[in-house]
Amino acid sequence: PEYTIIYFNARGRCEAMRMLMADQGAQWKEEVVTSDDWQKGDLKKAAVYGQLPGFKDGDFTLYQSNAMLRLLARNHDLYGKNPREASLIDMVNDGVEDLRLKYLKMIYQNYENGKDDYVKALPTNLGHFERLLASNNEGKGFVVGAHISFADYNLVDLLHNHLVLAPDCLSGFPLLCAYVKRISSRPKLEAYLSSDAHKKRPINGNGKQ
Ligand SMILES: N[C@@H](CCC(=O)N[C@@H](CSC(=S)NCCc1ccccc1)C(=O)NCC(=O)O)C(=O)O
Repeated sequence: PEYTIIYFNARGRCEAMRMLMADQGAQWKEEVVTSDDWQKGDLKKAAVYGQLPGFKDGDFTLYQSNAMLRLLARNHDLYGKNPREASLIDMVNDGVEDLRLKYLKMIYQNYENGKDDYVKALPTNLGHFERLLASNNEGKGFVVGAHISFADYNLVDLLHNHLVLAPDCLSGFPLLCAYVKRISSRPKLEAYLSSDAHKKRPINGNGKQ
């Protein structure tokens, strides 16, 4: 399948799917949208919800970043082995989305005044994921089941961003800390994470991190 990401120049809501595709050995193209392009309005009019990212799988076009992750999961067998595992994967991904939204609101709307309180609340917000990980194979593998799923890529991407925001945020969470290192050192993913394509892309669209 010919994958294309249509997005602003940022990791943002696309980095989890980039990590998934890299780790799965899939190729993709980037259509980078500048704010000038976006101001013209045509792209915004064509977008289902007037927003980016967009994703193309051949002649098929999709919006909503979590729907894109789920399409990739269905294409690459990254959605668990049965409906119960799939629902647990959804439960984790929804929790990642909840925390991502809190993070984005702080980054885009309240960075200067809200960062400290946000970081102070991290032990509570990250504690949920430490306990989730602990509940599966003593936290030694993936967040759900015996194989990697799209929720792992989304969670690891969000944790990467939090390690930039607050480098010590995982010091109280040994399982999450080992998990991020373990997943990030998977050979194809490690190669992507050390590429300029990844390293040179800003985490967020407003230059804050
Ligand atoms: N639910 C959608 C959300 C997509 C989205 O927010 N897109 C943003 C860009 S991606 C992003 S994370 N932007 C930050 C959005 C944000 C700001 C403040 C609080 C929370 C989020 C966008 O297109 N903005 C331009 C516009 O709306 O005209 C998805 O997951 O794809």
